[in-house]
Amino acid sequence: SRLLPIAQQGEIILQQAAHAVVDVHAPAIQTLIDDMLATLLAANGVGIAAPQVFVPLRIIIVASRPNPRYPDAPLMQPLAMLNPEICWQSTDTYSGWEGCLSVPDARAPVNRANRLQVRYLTREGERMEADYAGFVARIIQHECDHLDGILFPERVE
Ligand SMILES: O=C(O)C[C@@H](Cc1ccccc1)C(=O)SCC(=O)c1ccccc1
Ligand SMILES: [Zn+2]
Repeated sequence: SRLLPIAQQGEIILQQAAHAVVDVHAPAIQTLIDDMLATLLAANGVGIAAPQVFVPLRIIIVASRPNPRYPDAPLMQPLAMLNPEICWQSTDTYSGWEGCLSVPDARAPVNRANRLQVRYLTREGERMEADYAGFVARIIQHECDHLDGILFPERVE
């Protein structure tokens, strides 16, 4: 795997909507997922979206782990979601700290839905639908915002 450059706030790619992945099995897609994971881990993040590494495709990786701000966050195997769609989210929201690999040195409380249902393709091309809550749901909302060109400061009320 390769470490990829991370786009910083101001790069136009971060303000654009990304395109759906057509062929999940394409070698370039599989390599990209591996490189996104390596980049995420090297950056010590809990999530990453393809536009953040200058690729306008609807691919995110969710990798919750306990951290100083969320000590009870679940430790999960990093999960790649291709063409993720939040198909339901709770109306009840809660505020929580967020940061962004593309907005360095910024931390702010953001209101997010507490629970959601997401439909996505796995990197093997399997169609999945899953429910998430709490910090993992927060990460998914943050990453899906990246796919629509939205950065978390735009969500700060
Ligand atoms: O820019 C990204 O998508 C990565 C971002 C994901 C994220 C963090 C916190 C809430 C929602 C989404 C990060 O991983 S920032 C670095 C980090 O690990 C962290 C920052 C603040 C709170 C908790 C974790
Ligand atoms: Zn971010």
